Amino acid sequence: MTDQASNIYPEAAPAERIDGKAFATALRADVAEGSARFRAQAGRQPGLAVILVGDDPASQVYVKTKMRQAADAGITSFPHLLPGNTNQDELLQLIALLNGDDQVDGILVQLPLPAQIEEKAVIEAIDPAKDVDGFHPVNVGRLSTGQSALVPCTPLGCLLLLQDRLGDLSGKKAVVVGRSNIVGKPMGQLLLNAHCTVTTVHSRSQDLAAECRSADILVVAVGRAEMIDASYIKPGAIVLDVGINRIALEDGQSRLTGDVDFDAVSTVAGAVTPVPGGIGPMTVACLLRNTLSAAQARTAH
Ligand SMILES: Nc1nc(=O)c2c([nH]1)NC[C@@H]1CN(c3ccc(C(=O)N[C@@H](CCC(=O)O)C(=O)O)cc3)C=[N+]21
Repeated sequence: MTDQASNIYPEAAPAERIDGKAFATALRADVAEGSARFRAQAGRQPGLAVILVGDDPASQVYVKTKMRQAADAGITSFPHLLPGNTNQDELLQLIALLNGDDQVDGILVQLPLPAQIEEKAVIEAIDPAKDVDGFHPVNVGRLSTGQSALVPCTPLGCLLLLQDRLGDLSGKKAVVVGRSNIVGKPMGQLLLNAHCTVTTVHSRSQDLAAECRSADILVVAVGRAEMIDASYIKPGAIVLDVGINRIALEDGQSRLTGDVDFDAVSTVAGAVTPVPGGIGPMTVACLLRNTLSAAQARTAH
């Protein structure tokens, strides 16, 4: 962070830190209420199958968090921890079984997958009605044509935070940094559906900083630690940091940081999400919300 970057609007009040963790806790409480109602009507809890291939420790921790939070929200989880050498056919067979299992409303296959398994084949094998990640082309198509869809959890969490703070988003200028299938593209679709003026920028964009400075709403999902500094920010803008980067420290420890330089951006923005404690917890809460939605939709007819 340069002095120049931190002092371009020296008299502005520091930005509000958006507490995504607290918002996610409240959202999970809403899901728990919905689950209880579902259970009273359907005679069973909503069910979420979580598939993890391989023994990456970070992924294991993350899957455990999901299962604990699912249980707290009245959702039954069905863990499937498969060895790292599982082949694609074995995984597709498991998905076929889960597609046909009435107790299972949502199927989540933790990404990334080992090299011998093709992500696309796996995503396309999941019943779109159980696709709680919203990655299946049917859900992608539904979202992009404004139909009801299961929507990817991270951009959904961003939208809920924005609507909570700003209410109606109509006419707001939104800039999305990054164009991934998991975050950037669905984020743009959701903001368009909410009547924002949307610009998506990426590594080949000309004058990225100037585009970002036009944003009332800036959503950053690029995977480059702290690349967004104060020079990218319109005074008063709301900034959502989707990045989760683990940086090695000299003492052998590591720390988590986002794609946004939080302290620098806080001198200019109106409100910023921190990392950790921002969008990450919202992602998991939205996974549970999607599982409840899938359960409700599957039993509605
Ligand atoms: N099919 C699939 N769907 C996913 O949604 C998916 C996935 N695969 N693979 C991995 C990524 C990553 N991801 C995170 C969600 C929450 C936090 C989170 O809650 N992070 C905490 C910090 C956790 C820590 O301290 O390590 C926070 O930001 O506060 C992190 C990462 C979902 N992913």
